[in-house]
Amino acid sequence: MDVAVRTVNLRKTYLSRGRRRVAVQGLSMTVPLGGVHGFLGPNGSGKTTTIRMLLGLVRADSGSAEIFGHRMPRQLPAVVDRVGAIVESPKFFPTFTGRQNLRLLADGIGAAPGRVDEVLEATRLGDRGRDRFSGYSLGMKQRLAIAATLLKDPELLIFDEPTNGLDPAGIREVRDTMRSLGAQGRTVLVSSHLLSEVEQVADTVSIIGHGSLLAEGRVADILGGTAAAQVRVGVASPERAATVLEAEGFGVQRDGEHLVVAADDPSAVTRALAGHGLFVSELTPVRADLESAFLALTADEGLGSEADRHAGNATEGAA
Ligand SMILES: Nc1ncnc2c1ncn2[C@@H]1O[C@H](COP(=O)(O)OP(=O)(O)OP(=O)(O)O)[C@@H](O)[C@H]1O
Repeated sequence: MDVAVRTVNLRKTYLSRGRRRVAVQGLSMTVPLGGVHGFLGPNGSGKTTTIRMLLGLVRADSGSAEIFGHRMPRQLPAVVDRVGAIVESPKFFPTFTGRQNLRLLADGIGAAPGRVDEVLEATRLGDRGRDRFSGYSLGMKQRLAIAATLLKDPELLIFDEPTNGLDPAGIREVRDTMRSLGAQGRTVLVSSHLLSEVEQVADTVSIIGHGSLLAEGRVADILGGTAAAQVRVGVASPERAATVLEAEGFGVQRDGEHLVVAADDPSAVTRALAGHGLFVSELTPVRADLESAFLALTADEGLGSEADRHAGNATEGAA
């Protein structure tokens, strides 16, 4: 597999009120080249810290981080032109148009003048480029930020929680933009605590909790590996049907007039019911989502958000 980003045993602790707090704890993750990679975890699980280490904005205590095979932050100059990132909300001049703002940035980095219109088109702001930034919706502001990162035509884009604070329409716009960037062969690394959001856009994911990797791979494989297959069953006598299915060894839950049955093979459910003269009027697979997979992954470990974590040994890994 060609790799865009790799971290090995990355660790970062912060000193906070005299105590050392572990933010990232031996994190090893791999982001494949091309497509959208979701970086998922609850609030406080270490996503921003990891991204900041990748970009050389904070120093790791130990471990390594690479972008396109170059060690970060030491070899950052070798890849800086190939990477665009939004880590904090970028500042734009409110009274300037979106186009003027981009123009200024393009001049600053020596991008070709035609690039401004290209990035406005790429982020679907082509028809609003001549409007003032102050009149943009939050979604448009965020897309302008993405447009700014595209000015130097980067191969890797890193977005930290890009849909934070956006309404559903804004979320959809940013999601569509990320999807089309990934489809162009760029690598988009996007962090989020909104699992259902990432599920809709990411090809692959790394899921972290408490600063360590819990699962990584293709979204479809993670869903398949963690969530049990279930079918929703409509049947005239749900009480009787539940008794029959339980007697046959199926896990059954009531959902109103329906049953939700744990079964890898839906035809086994219809067969069992038909054998007792019960006929199924509806049989639909219950789609596993990343949210349930994530909860299943973190359930045993008590991984809540912002859980108190302190380094066991205050001198270990000190920066
Ligand atoms: N500069 C800092 N000083 C002290 N502690 C910090 C600092 N930055 C982050 N932390 C702590 O490190 C842990 C990880 O934070 P981080 O911001 O990396 O997580 P996150 O997954 O990005 O969360 P969020 O989605 O809320 O931004 C948290 O417990 C946080 O309080």
